[in-house]
Amino acid sequence: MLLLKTNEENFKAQFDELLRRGHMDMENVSKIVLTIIAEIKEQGNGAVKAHIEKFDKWYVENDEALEVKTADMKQAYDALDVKLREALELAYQRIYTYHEKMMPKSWLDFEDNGTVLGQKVTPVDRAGLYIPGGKAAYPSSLLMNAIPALVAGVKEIVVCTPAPNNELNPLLLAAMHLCGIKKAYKVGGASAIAAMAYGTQSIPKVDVITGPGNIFVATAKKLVFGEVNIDMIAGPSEIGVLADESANPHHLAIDLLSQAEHDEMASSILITPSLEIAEKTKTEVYAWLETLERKAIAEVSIKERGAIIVTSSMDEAVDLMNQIAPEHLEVVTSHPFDLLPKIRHAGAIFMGAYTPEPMGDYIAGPNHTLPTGGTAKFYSPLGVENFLKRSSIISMSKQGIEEIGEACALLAHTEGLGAHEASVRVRLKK
Ligand SMILES: NC(=O)c1ccc[n+]([C@@H]2O[C@H](COP(=O)([O-])OP(=O)(O)OC[C@H]3O[C@@H](n4cnc5c(N)ncnc54)[C@H](O)[C@@H]3O)[C@@H](O)[C@H]2O)c1
Ligand SMILES: N[C@H](CO)Cc1c[nH]c[nH+]1
Ligand SMILES: [Zn+2]
Repeated sequence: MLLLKTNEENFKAQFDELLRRGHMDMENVSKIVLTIIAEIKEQGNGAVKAHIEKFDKWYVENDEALEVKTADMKQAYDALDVKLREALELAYQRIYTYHEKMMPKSWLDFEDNGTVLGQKVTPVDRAGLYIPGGKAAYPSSLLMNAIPALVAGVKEIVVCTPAPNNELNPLLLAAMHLCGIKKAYKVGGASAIAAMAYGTQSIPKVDVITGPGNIFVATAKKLVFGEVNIDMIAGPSEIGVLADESANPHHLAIDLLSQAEHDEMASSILITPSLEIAEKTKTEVYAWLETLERKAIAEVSIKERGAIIVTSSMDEAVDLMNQIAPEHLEVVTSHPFDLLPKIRHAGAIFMGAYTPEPMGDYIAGPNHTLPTGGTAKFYSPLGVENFLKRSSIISMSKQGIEEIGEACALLAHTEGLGAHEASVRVRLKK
């Protein structure tokens, strides 16, 4: 884990290198992903099956074997331990309530002259949810993607998730039942994204693909954008932490590791003006590492994409964090809300010592599907709007066109578009 100081001579070069490491290595991965997409486009299910055999290590006997049975979803739900079912349902309720508040409205605005302007909000017909499942199962991601689609009113939801060795996590199946999923397929990675973008004999083509995944998934989403809509680039997890001397290094260290354990390509960065906090946290990270079940993954992530930066002030720390634009940002300072106005770029912001990032991963309510790789500079968390689109409504009254039609005709005339001009003029009083 790097320990950098902003007052060191070569800090700028080191920081730029850190930013590059955190971002996606498109060149290396794109070639592989482009090949996978081309195969799915050409061969459909045949290529899906071949990719599953290669990456998820099971033989797909026939097309039907790709489908997740709704009976299995129900059985898994019914078999849940009571405490676990209550936890799942609590998460469902909190996520549902949060996303309901986001729902944009259709509206009509009536002008005095009888003209009506407005917008009509409509859900997409069919949404494709990618639920990651290579190195770990993500029932929480099923909730985080299905609930905003349900709140938005999407009628047809398609789920793709990998099933390594043809096994699916029972809590994931139970979460599918809870969300009323009817169409789910055991396919992961770039194949799943391509299958939902172009359609195969089994997997329907969708209008929008949402959901997180590893670098192959994130790259595939980028490459199929345009054929379908996508929510964002939600790749390997990231955590940034801003801390002052009031923070507890034992807590900061495990928060950093909470994202490192997702993926060797995850990144964890603490920025603090306190050298003492920096050094103690680094020691604590290595102590905690020894206790983790997923030590092997977290260790690589911390070694290759973990860093602690000591700044000369908190303002400088915030400025660097804005340049990183992390997926998750914890603000562990004595007065976190004082810093909020200065924080510009982060997918989700976790305020204060009692808001560890995993509360947002599972149960707080906001979505955990978040932009990574610096894309929080222009993307927002997944929300109902990713499953909706707006149509504009325009209704001119006779008086309305007479009042502003002349200006319209003049603009059309000046653009040299005579049919546009005439279409308005024929309706104006002589
Ligand atoms: N940003 C977010 O909102 C968010 C949320 C949850 C999880 N995540 C991230 O999701 C990711 C989950 O990753 P995962 O790997 O566990 O599951 P995954 O489902 O994303 O990927 C597994 C699939 O990757 C493909 N794959 C694996 N190795 C490959 C190779 N060498 N070439 C081509 N394809 C290959 C296979 O098709 C496999 O089924 C992690 O990076 C985690 O940090 C991000
Ligand atoms: N932290 C992940 C988003 O980067 C979401 C997640 C799901 N389960 C645990 N964590
Ligand atoms: Zn997480």
